[in-house]
Parts: sequence; structure tokens; C-alpha cells
Amino acid sequence: MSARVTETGQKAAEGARIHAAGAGLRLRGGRDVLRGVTLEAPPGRITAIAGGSGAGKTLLLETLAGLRRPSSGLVGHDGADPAEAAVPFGFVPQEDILHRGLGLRQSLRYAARLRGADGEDVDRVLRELGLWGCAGQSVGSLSGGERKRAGIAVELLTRPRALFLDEPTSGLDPATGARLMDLLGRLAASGVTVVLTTHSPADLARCDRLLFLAPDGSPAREGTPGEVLGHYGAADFTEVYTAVAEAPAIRPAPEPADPPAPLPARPARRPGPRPGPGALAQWLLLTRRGGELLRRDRLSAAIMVGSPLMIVAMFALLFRPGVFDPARPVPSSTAMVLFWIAFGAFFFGLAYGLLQICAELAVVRRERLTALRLGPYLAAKVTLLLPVLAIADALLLVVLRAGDRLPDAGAGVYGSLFATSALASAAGLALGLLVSAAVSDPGQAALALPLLCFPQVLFSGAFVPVPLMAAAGQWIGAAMTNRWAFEALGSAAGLEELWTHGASPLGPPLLASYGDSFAHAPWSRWLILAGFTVLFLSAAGWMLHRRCPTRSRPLTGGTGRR
Ligand SMILES: Nc1ncnc2c1ncn2[C@@H]1O[C@H](COP(=O)(O)OP(=O)(O)OP(=O)(O)O)[C@@H](O)[C@H]1O
Repeated sequence: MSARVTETGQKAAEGARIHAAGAGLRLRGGRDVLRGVTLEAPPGRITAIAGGSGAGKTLLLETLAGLRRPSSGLVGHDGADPAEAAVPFGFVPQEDILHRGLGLRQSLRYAARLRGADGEDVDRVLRELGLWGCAGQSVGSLSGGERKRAGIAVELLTRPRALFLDEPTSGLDPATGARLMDLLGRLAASGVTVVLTTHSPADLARCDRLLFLAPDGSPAREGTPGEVLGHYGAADFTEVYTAVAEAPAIRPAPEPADPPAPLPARPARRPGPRPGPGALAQWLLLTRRGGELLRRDRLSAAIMVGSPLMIVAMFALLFRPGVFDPARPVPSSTAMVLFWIAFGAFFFGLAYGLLQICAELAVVRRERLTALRLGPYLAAKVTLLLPVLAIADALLLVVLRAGDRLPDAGAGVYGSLFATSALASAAGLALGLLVSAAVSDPGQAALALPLLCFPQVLFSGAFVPVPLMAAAGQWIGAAMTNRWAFEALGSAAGLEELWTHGASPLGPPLLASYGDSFAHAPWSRWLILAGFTVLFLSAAGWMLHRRCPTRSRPLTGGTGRR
């Protein structure tokens, strides 16, 4: 494996010079997590950032990569601002940056196309990283060490000039960790600048340069492994960890009143990152990848398809037939049938959307650094999921009509009922995507589900008609998509007519309590539902934009939850 890395294309790599001068990072609350860090990571060498837990290693790595803008001091790539230098670099976070549900080769192919690389690049990195033998396996079935190498393989697709890795050997047994460090050593020998964080004393001994961070985020000691050991008079790096944790940090020189002078830019301009595919190509690619993920994740696909079917069956059993029959209508049941159609459509949209982004945020963050555009990304989610939802909505209407739980009406009425359901699903899906983009993990998304559903039930205007709500309730109801869907369904199904002229004496008083809820043309409610959908999708895009840095827009200070 060793020779392969150097023998193949990486030989041509000319490493970037990564530099920090007095870099500091202040979190939003005013806490300084990095203080006056000065560091030179030379090309063709491995530079390690070490220090106790919470010392700021990951934040420093992100700052050095240009993903975070330092609050003070400078970071340079080849002597220039990282955004301007546009040095092609790879960043391997601790989390997996490949979908576990896809095959390794397949996953790398999608990653390659998004990065403007091709199938030959995929074969090259599979060979270079010794992954050829498991290329057909799903990423989720790879061992810890293979998955780490797969994460590096993604980054090598575009032949980076610098590679940043956050704890690449964590969770690996010593022998596998040592092999991974050998691999990185060979990569560095081929010219690439390698910067990594680690907790492992064994890793540190294999690096060319070390920076130990003190617990307060200031530099404790920088130098070669021998120099650092010598400075502390330590026999091994475990002793250095103890000494750094106990000794007062070497305070960086006070910051000058004027910001440090910009680093001298190198005159020669090397090739920047490869351009990714355009918006349309990305949308197609991401839709295909999403479809593939769904196809391979049989259990999730079965739950996605099975749950609406179950609800359809339950609805058919819950209501008795003929409630819409003008000769013997049951007005309260007609309102309930329509409410549950609206809520079912919303609920499935919401449930489908909720796990979509948070479960793959690490992948999105990484791909955003290459070429991923948020518009095509969100559009691909909608393209994939909305048809499934629309089929479930249509099925619900067909089954309810076949069982005589909906009015005996023509295609126009059913077209309206379907359009309303589909729009209610779209709004639910968009809200689910928004929440999924805002939370940190699937657990939080699951907790949000009741929080999002209760107001949609209570303030829908079905159980407590809008005219009978308190003023505040009416305002809240206006923000609930379910209210507008319910009103559109009531209007399309002709509830006013049925309740006024149907044979039930309960119809007119019920209509009086609902006021003009069903008096408006359905299309006026469709516009509102479409407006909510666009609003939620835009907000989801904005949320992702904030959370996922790009080369030209690094996070500022300590913003941006991981
Ligand atoms: N986005 C953020 N917002 C607020 N605080 C943060 C953020 N990111 C990190 N921190 C805090 O900054 C400090 C340094 O975090 P960092 O992840 O860099 O530490 P670390 O040295 O990599 O730790 P470990 O070795 O345990 O991974 C920690 O106290 C952490 O809680």
C-alpha cells in the first residue's frame, strides 16, 4: 500500500503552506477558546495538534483549514487568505462523510461526480488506500479502519494539496492506527501537507511537527517530537500530556494594537479546486443518490410506504359509510373525515422530512465545502419524496371514496381534494426539512414531532372552529398549514351546501359555528399552502447556509453547531 500512494498520481502533489500567526478564536458568548496560536505546517510533512480534551484542537484544525475565520490574528494558505488562495484541500471530520447505506464504490462515484472528478479517480483512490477488495461492500459494513480510509479516499478524489484530519485514528486498535499513520506518512512524502489532531501518543511519535495546546487554548509547545519531549524532560508523550495539563501555559505575546501584516502572497497561482457540476446536474445526481439510498434501505422504505397504508386502513375502519350522503348526512363526521385527511397528509410529509437532513449533516457539511448547492440539494429531497406522498394521498382518497366515506362527486371535486392533500403534504415535508436542518441529531428531530403536530391539531379550526377561538388562538391558527388545508378540503367537498341543505338538522347550527371557514375557493387556500412550502424550504436553505461553511464564507468565531 505504501508505494502505491507515492507511485500514483499523488507524486505530482505540491503541498500547500499552512500558516497561523497569533490566531485566536472567541466564541459567541465571549469565551476565548484559542489564544495566539502561531504555527507553520510545511508541505510534505505531518503536523499534529495535540492537547487535552476540550483544549481546542478541532476548532484550531477548522480554523487552519479556513472553515472558521479567526477572531484575531491570521491564517494563511500559501501566504494568502484561505478564501482567496483557493487551495484544493481535503477535510476529514470525525464523523463519516459517506452514506453508510450505499456501496463504497458507488458512494465514491457520487462523491466524485459532485466534486468534478471521474470514475478513474475512484479506482485510483480505491487502490491507493487499499480499499479495492471491499469496494463492493456497503460503507456501513466496513470496519472502523476501512471507514476511516474511505473518508480519506473521498478527499483524495480531487488530489488535494493539503489534508486536514480530525482524530483520524480514534477508535482504531493500535496496529490499525499505526497503518493509517503510515498511509498519511506516505501521502506527506508525496508532497501533500498533512495536518491532524490526535490524542494518541503513538501517533505523535510518527509526526514531523507537533503543537501542544494548553487547556485554555494557548500554545504550550511547538516543535519536532524530539524537541517537545526534550523540553518537558519526558520519556514519552503521556508525560507531556500531564505536564501540559499541569504547567501554566506559555502566554502568547499580547496582541499588537494593529492587526498583523498580511502574509506575503506567493506570486505563482496554482490550480484551484475543481469546479463541480451545475445546478441541474447536481439536482439529478442528488435525486438519483437519494433514490438509491432509499432503495437500499429496505426497512426505512418499508416503513415509509407501510405507514400511510396502515393509516388508510385505519381511516377506512374508523368512519362509518354514508356520512356525506345528503339524505342522511352526519355533519360532525364529515368535518372529522376531512380534518384527518388534511392532518394525515401533513403528518406524513413532516415525518418523511424530519430525518432527511440531520441524519446526513456531516456529509452535507463536507460536500458543501466542495461544490454542493443548497437549492438542488433541497429540490432533490422534494423531487424524491413528494411523489411518494402524493401517491399515499391519492390512495387515501380512493379508498375512502370506494368505502363511501367521501361524497359522491365528480373528477373536479376529487381533483381539488387531491391538490389540497398534496399541498398539505408538501408543506409538511418542507417543515420537516426545515426542522431537520435546524436540529443536531435524529433524536432531537424525533422529539420535535409532537411539538410540531399538537398545534396543527389544536389550532386547525376543526375541533374548535376558528370563530370560537380566542384572538390569540386565531392568530396561531393562521400560522398552521393544517387549518388552510382543512378549509380547502371543506370547501372542495361542499360542506356548506351539505350542512345547509342536507337532511340533518345538525348541519345549519354546525355551519353557524364554523362561520365562513368553507366559504372560500380552494385555490385561495392552495396559494397559502404553497406560500408556506416556499417559506419553509427557503428557511431550511438559510439554516443550512448558516451551519455549513463554504470556502468563501467561513464560520465566524465559534458560531455553527456541529
Ligand atoms: N460551535 C461551538 N460553540 C460553542 N462552543 C464550542 C463550539 N465548538 C467547540 N466549542 C467548545 O470549545 C472548546 C474546544 O472544542 P474542541 O472541539 O476544539 O476541543 P478538542 O480539543 O477538539 O476536544 P476533544 O479532544 O475532546 O475532541 C470546548 O470546550 C467546546 O465545548
